[in-house]
Amino acid sequence: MNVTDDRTTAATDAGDHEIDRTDSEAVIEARGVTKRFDGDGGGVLSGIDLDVRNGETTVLMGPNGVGKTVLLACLAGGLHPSAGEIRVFGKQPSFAGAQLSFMLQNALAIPELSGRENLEYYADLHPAATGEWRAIAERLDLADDLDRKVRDYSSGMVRKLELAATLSVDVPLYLLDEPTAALDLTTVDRFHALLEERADDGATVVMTSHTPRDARAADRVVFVADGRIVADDGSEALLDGVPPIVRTTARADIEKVRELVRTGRFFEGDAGRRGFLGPDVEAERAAADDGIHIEEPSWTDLFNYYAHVVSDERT
Ligand SMILES: Nc1ncnc2c1ncn2[C@@H]1O[C@H](COP(=O)(O)OP(=O)(O)OP(=O)(O)O)[C@@H](O)[C@H]1O
Repeated sequence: MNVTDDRTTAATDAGDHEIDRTDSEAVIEARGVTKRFDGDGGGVLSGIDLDVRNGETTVLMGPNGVGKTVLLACLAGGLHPSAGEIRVFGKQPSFAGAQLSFMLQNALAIPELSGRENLEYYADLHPAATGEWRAIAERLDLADDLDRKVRDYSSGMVRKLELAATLSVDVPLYLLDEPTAALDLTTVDRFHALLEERADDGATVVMTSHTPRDARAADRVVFVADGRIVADDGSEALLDGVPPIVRTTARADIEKVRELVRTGRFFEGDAGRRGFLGPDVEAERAAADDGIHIEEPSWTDLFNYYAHVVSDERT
């Protein structure tokens, strides 16, 4: 991940994507957001349109390196789009800083300070800081480590510190970059309890994640692939949208099976060689062939479907 600011090189160009009317329910409105870095060829984001409404919890999912963190940083005002327009509470993101709390992973903690010194520093910095960091550190099981230097922290301890700093700010919008990465499963549950409390208070949350647990807890999953949004729905609806799985064993005639699966493509993994049943193929007929099993899609299948099949079909 590398999303340091580049305000000096990027220009905001609303072009054809101007936001002419601000929806009072919309916390975030993004139109045609494109992001290029010097020397990155085709660019990272290529025309993102996204509306996030008040009180929604949204998870941005997608393969490594597709630009989820870059998008989040653009929404937070830390990066400027190369083209397109973003409004947060009706303003340019850089003017909405007092209304949001942004956690960019591994970018917040100062290693030479203790955990406590870091949290005190951030509590002084944000105008809406609540001082709740002590209670959050306690709930995330970090209290006993607060007097250690952050340079000696494990990656999970750093994440807990970042969460304590970010969530102890009373704002209507939280932008969280992979908040559950590196957390143990008990802490993931505690993080979700904290998030639910923020949501119950009416806060809007946008976070990036790779885990089904985070996606299931969200109102909405926005799937990003190849710099675009390829799917946007509740996690159950996204799973329902994945075709049945054609799993093949060594006995299957692979060339014959290729005709049954969407785009003729297979994905190899722990759960065998798997493809997605083609739109015009009957499951019963496919299952009649030797070495072929029709199965319900898993979350890994969901990921492969939106990241590779849907994304390729839209290219
Ligand atoms: N400041 C920068 N300069 C140049 N390239 C950058 C910069 N910041 C990010 N990138 C590039 O943008 C692309 C998208 O990065 P980003 O961190 O948004 O991916 P991601 O979807 O969050 O991935 P992951 O799931 O691995 O965290 C990567 O190729 C990354 O190297």
